[in-house]
Amino acid sequence: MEKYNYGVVGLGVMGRNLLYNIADNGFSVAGFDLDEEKVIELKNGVAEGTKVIGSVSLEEFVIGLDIPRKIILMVPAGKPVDAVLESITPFLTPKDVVIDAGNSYFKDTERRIADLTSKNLHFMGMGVSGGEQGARRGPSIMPGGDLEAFKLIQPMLELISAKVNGEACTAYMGKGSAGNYVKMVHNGIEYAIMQLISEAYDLLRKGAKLNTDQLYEVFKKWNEGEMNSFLIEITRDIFKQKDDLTDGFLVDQILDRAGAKGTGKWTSEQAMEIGVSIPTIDIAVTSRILSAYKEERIQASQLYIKEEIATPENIELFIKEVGDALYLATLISYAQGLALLVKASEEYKFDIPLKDVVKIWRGGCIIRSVLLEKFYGAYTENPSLSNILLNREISEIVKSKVKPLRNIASFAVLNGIPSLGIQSSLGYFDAYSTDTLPVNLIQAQRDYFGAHTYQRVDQEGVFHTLWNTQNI
Ligand SMILES: NC(=O)C1=CN([C@@H]2O[C@H](COP(=O)(O)OP(=O)(O)OC[C@H]3O[C@@H](n4cnc5c(N)ncnc54)[C@H](OP(=O)(O)O)[C@@H]3O)[C@@H](O)[C@H]2O)C=CC1
Ligand SMILES: O=C(CO)[C@H](O)[C@H](O)COP(=O)(O)O
Repeated sequence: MEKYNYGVVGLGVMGRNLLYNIADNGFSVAGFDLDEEKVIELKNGVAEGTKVIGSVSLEEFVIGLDIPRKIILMVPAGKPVDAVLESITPFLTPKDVVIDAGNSYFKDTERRIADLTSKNLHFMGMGVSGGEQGARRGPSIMPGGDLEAFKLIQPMLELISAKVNGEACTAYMGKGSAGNYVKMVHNGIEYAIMQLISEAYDLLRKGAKLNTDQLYEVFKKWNEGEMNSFLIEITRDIFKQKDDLTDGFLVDQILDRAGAKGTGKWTSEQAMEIGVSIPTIDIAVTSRILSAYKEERIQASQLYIKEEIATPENIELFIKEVGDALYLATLISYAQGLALLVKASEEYKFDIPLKDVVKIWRGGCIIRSVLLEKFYGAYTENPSLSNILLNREISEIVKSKVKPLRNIASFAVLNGIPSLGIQSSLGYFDAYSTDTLPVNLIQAQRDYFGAHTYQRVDQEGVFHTLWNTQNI
């Protein structure tokens, strides 16, 4: 029986498309899904000249693969991954490689690595970004962990991934569960940028009073310049989409309640756990939570009637400043996410190559943008840069945009336009670039009520004061 080069488990949105992409690149691929319909439908999308087979029997699927087997899992994170591993391992033989390409939690990946390694199997966590189209035509791929297994699949990954300047958007992300960790942070940044874009949209429609056609034009222009990115591009296209059920645009008929699957929350939890400040990402996560309070928000809006929003004197300038503010707030969000990767790399001994992270995020993924080219330059100059804001070239960009960011943040505050992301990016920047913060007072308070001690600016050591004892 002829054997297949790769196996894919999970033939949903991502799995099916990744499978076709691998087949397009000259490999024979077998697919398995619990859902028979999906297995049957698989043949409908097979490109001419490619070799693809679907299977409804897990055993047959496994037996039909080349040894060592290389099996990619594209099932939902959590229990489904454990369920697949439990059912598939009895059919595997030593040295087979299982690659979890879903958005799995990195600590789950660590547990699975230990479990499968003890069975003489290879297990890798690998982030994939680009959504349905990316998976089909070229995603950004973030593999990590087992080097021996990585080397085995590296040529295939380089073929199927997106390309920027002829370079593949895939690279080894580090040890252990680094691949999942990098993808998690990618998604945290994705949350932040999406939040910021939604705030810019709000400012343009409520402040500049732009209609949807005009919003399309603004985003089109933005996407043609320094703000060129996947998320700006799809936002432009969203403003073009008419609604099938009404005369208007689809975006205006969509309920203002955002969903989330968990990677953004994990990013925030992680940052808290290892002590990294990523307020724009945190705010983006909590803003989606707040959006779900629809009924309460309606009640509150009737209780706290807002004043009419002022129209800026110079609309052209206002639109330009919203663009600049969005650009800088986005840059600051990347800075936070990348700083988290720097700390996580030390903390978990991942050895994440930051230069390669930004290199492979330049194409294929949801947060791809021309800005990443500048970050790539910064990490090429200094691979151990602790924060992108410390790079000289980046600092020139920041300095040129900080005034518009302040102006737009002020406009939003003065007019009651929600702008949690914009405010937190600016707040982070202001705190990060301040040599003396007022937390000396917090230390004094902590020592006052809890004898937590403090350090002094003029002497080494740890101190405690008996503060106003009469009041205690
Ligand atoms: N959608 C996206 O844009 C992206 C998704 N991801 C990640 O990729 C992974 C897959 O996502 P996506 O393709 O969107 O999800 P889908 O729900 O579209 O597909 C998952 C598929 O896996 C199947 N499945 C579930 N359990 C098993 C099992 N035990 N054995 C075999 N098949 C099983 C499901 O079958 P059934 O429907 O019958 O349960 C379904 O067909 C997730 O981790 C997701 O977070 C990553 C990047 C982008
Ligand atoms: O990984 C992805 C994109 O990179 C997935 O689309 C993910 O589902 C996005 O996260 P959420 O559903 O929480 O918005």
